[in-house]
Amino acid sequence: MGSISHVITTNPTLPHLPFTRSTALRFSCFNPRLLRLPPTRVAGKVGVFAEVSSPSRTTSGIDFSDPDWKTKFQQDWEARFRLPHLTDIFPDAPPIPSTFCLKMRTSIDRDFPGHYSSYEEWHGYINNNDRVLLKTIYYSSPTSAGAECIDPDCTWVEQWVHRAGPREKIYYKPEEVKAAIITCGGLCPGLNDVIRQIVITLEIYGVKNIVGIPFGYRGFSDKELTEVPLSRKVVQNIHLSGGSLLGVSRGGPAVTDIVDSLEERGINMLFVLGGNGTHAGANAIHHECCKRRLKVSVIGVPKTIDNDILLMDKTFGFDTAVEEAQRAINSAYIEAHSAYHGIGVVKLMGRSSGFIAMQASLSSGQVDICLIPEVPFNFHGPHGVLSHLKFLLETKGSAVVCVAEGAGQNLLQKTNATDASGNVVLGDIGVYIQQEIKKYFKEVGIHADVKYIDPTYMIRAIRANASDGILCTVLGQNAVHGAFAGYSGITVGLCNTHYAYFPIPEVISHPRLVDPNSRMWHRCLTSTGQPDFI
Ligand SMILES: Nc1ncnc2c1ncn2[C@@H]1O[C@H](COP(=O)(O)OP(=O)(O)O)[C@@H](O)[C@H]1O
Ligand SMILES: O=P(O)(O)OC[C@H]1O[C@](O)(COP(=O)(O)O)[C@@H](O)[C@@H]1O
Ligand SMILES: [Mg+2]
Repeated sequence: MGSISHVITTNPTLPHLPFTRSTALRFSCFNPRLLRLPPTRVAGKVGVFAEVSSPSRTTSGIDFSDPDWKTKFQQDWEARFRLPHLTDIFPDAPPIPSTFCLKMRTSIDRDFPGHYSSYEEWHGYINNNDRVLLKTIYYSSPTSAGAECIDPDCTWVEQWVHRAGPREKIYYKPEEVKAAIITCGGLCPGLNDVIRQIVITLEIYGVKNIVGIPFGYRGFSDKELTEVPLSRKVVQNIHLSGGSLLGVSRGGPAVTDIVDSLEERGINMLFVLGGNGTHAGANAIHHECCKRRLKVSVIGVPKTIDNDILLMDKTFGFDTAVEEAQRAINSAYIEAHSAYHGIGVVKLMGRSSGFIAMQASLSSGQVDICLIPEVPFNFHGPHGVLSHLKFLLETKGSAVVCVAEGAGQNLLQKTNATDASGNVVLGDIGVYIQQEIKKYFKEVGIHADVKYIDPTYMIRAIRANASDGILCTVLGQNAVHGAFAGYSGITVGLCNTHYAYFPIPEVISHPRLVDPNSRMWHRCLTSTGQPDFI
């Protein structure tokens, strides 16, 4: 049996709530039978990488000689991915026919209370037993490229997650709902699109009392910050600009204070838009509500430009960030290419995951060296980045380096500083690279013209592109469907092109990382032509 003390949050240093897998178990009041296992190990491989992010059990946790191991694995899986539901604490909570009807809608101003349309046969509802298959490749061998195997023989084991969408029965009367939306952490393209869709969908269910909590969790405690009333009219055009209508922040009050505030305000649906930290908070709020026996649905929508949430094809804002990052790379390329011995350096977001740097390098085709946190590298020495840059100047005349902010932190002085949320404040690898390149070429007596670009805040602040706009729309709608269906402590994501609900702990047990052995990273290396810098 695997250890249950696996750290769930990326902010283990956070003083106000060290949220661990064992905490999840202790407070698992919605599902006391739940026995969770660490999701990081797959037969033959240990890691937390994107292409091995399968939340399967440790190799040692399963007795493969047991003829029933697969059945047991799948039972355990089903328990882990079971969605916490209000009926877990209120078994007698009465379901009512949904007020969300795809066929009946004629006007959003219709008076919904007492007007539940349940008689039509086809409504496009999702059955609670509908599932989405998480892994779709059958690997014939553990040595197949990118193989994610549970057992040493790489047997086919189905891993299903719950399908997102509107249910025929709902657990809230729209006229009794007070819904709140909150955006936490850093900015990310698409926040306004998600807010907008949540509001629009809530109104379609018939909810009239919708508010925004300003500036993240801080908005629950700061008396100067007042709720923002939200309606279709207010949010109609907010997706046309970037940022968040509601504002964002890091840090904030203790979970118990947040739940006190929810009680005072009479909020019974909370939509939380944020990354792993925000979701750890949302899950803790859900458990606190559960402990106090409050009928509240807490639903997350993963917001991380870094794309570091587990099990999902991608998170919103990521596509936009990659697209925008290409502009910075292109500028760096033009600067480098137009200068005598020009070197362009671009630093992109990615605290612990190099997805943006990898994908932007792949899509631009203009990067010679891509450096990400998951792949160690030497900067100096015969096989280091500097000597490859010298080679590039001698052979190509110019070079472009794309570095993720979390890369090469071992080369920088540690400060032990953390931000208000408990995230480690990283050293500036971009500035380091720029300075070291200048120093090196001066020392070896070769002219080098170095230009450094950090487009982080320019990228974060833009509006979502078309594909993210669609992603945000569907996520926002599904968040509302999840709340009305009576779920709480869940989040929504894209999974093999289908939308699914996940229990929060399953997607934030650790950051999703680029697998250095993955096909995508190897494609990136093929494209840049860079050697291993070790
Ligand atoms: N383990 C945790 N428990 C409760 N709240 C947390 C936890 N980690 C972070 N938070 C809160 O979540 C919010 C956002 O966290 P942060 O790490 O800044 O961004 P992100 O959600 O994008 O990871 C902050 O207000 C922070 O205080
Ligand atoms: O300057 P800030 O606001 O602390 O944000 C910097 C961080 O924001 C990010 O873009 C995204 O972080 P979050 O997902 O925590 O919001 C990181 O890549 C970066 O380290
Ligand atoms: Mg985070």
